[in-house]
Amino acid sequence: MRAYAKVAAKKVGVASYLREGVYAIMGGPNYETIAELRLLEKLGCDAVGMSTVHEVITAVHCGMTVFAFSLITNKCIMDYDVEDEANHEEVIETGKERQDVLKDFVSQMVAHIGGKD
Ligand SMILES: O=P(O)(O)O[C@H]1O[C@H](CO)[C@@H](O)[C@H]1O
Ligand SMILES: Nc1nc2[nH]cnc2c(=O)[nH]1
Repeated sequence: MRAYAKVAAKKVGVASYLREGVYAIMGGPNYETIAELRLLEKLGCDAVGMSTVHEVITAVHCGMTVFAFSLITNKCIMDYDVEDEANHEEVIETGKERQDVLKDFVSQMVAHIGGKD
């Protein structure tokens, strides 16, 4: 499915944004502190979220084959001199901006899984 995701991303015009990497989970509900982000980076993490890992663990427990992807909605601020910080509004706004293309991407993946492409 990861291989097909690259095809699907090309079809919906987002191939240049696609990245593979290590996804870390933090419990939230707060976003990470700079110290936490620096630790995650040292551990080799490329992205961090709050929900996907739980969903994957539950799905695998139920015997499902899983393909997971994330829309990266914000940059992690890792510099104490930068005033900006991750915030929920930015995450929601980016999600809204990208919802149509995500819909197309998921449709492509579902069509592929259903053998309809
Ligand atoms: O794990 P991801 O998909 O990043 O989701 C997390 O991101 C949102 C926080 O802005 C929350 O809804 C939480 O579930
Ligand atoms: N843990 C975490 N989850 C997120 N979900 C969206 N953005 C973030 C973030 O910066 N950190």
